Amino acid sequence: MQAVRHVVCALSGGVDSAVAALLLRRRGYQVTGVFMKNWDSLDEHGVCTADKDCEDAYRVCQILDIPFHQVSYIKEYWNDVFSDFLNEYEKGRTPNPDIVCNKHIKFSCFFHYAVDNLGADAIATGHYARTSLEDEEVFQQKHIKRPEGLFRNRFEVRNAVKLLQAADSFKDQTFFLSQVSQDALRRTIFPLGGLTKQFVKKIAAENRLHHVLQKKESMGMCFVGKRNFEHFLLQYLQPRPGHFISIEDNKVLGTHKGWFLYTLGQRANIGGLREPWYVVEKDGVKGNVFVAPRKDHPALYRDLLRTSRVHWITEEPPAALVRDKMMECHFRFRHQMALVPCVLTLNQDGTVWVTAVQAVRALATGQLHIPKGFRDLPVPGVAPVTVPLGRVCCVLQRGRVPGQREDRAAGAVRLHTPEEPAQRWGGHREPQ
Ligand SMILES: Nc1ncnc2c1ncn2[C@@H]1O[C@H](COP(=O)(O)OP(=O)(O)OP(=O)(O)O)[C@@H](O)[C@H]1O
Repeated sequence: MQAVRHVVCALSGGVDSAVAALLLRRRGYQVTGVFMKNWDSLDEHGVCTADKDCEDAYRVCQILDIPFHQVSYIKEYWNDVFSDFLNEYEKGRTPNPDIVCNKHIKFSCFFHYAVDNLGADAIATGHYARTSLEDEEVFQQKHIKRPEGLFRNRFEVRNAVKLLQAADSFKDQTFFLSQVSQDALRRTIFPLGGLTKQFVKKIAAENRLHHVLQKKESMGMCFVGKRNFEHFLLQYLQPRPGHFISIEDNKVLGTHKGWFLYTLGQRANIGGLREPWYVVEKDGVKGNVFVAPRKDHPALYRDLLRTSRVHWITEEPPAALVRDKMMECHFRFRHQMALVPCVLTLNQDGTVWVTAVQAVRALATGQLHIPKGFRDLPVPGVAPVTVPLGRVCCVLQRGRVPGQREDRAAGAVRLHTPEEPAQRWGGHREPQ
């Protein structure tokens, strides 16, 4: 029987992964640190930020006295993450490259490298998240006092491993982990899942990890850095000028360089206008962007959407959803947004309908994540089970369709074709 002894920890040169590696050492694992170079970017002083981060990761390994490796996934990152990011933008969606990076790079390329080349029994990252397997291990160590619980055999665990929210709800990163495979998850340890960021910093300070403690939190997309986002995108995508059109009176208010540059709910800076306007709709065919004069305009709210094919972390949809075809739970479509109560309805083609209990603002296509209801907590008082979804493929309408609940309760979900923006918001006409 193979036990978990060797853990390969992804070290970014930041404080979280440094403390994750330290905690693994303390738990008695044999630990190896790996830095991944995914993108070549220069900071404002012309220094390659990845090289600086790599140096910091190397120093962490020296301090912890563990082996260090560096791998390059620049080609894979470009093909699987960055190209997907550009394609999605070109289609008018709002992609999340962090989710795609976790799926293809950290929990696929890195995972396989660690297992196949370095002989890892498990991998670890500094993400704030937990798994049901880890919870079980911690429980065993605490209550059954089995030291060998540390090295239990992860490969033979029969039940699907669940992804659980972190104890620090502000730092929780399960949104970014929503496309990770079951295969990788069952061999992943998140040492920070039960800790707060503040406590993690304290551990770093007490353990000579000052050089990572002083670094700034990574924010936004790593490849964009401090550059202007619009300029950055236009380096890669062809401009497609179009109009900004008011949904109130169908008037042309100005022009833009590309409809794909705008995300639902975003404030649009329209040349020559002092008052703010907000993006409520995009017309990819004509290249127009429809705007509303208020941040809380009703046109920005939706309570019903249909996803694309779902990626279930546990591989199968929850038994209750398969049995009843409907399930109450919660969802979010942005990292750190509050969870919204909703009802899921399963379709035969693997997609689901999500009906939010209250309408939500600016539900952009491209991302979605559904943790299961709080009623189904694995351990009372702890975070909910996460059952993440794939991408939202289309948002259909603002309000409920009369009789819809009855339709779905009977298991006969009607499929609605997305309406044209012009019909949807009161029939505004083509711009003159
Ligand atoms: N270039 C990299 N090389 C190796 N591991 C990485 C790299 N970038 C991220 N990771 C892993 O993914 C985890 C999450 O990264 P992310 O950038 O989202 O969070 P973070 O809070 O900034 O983490 P950290 O403080 O460790 O940099 C990191 O803790 C680390 O384990």
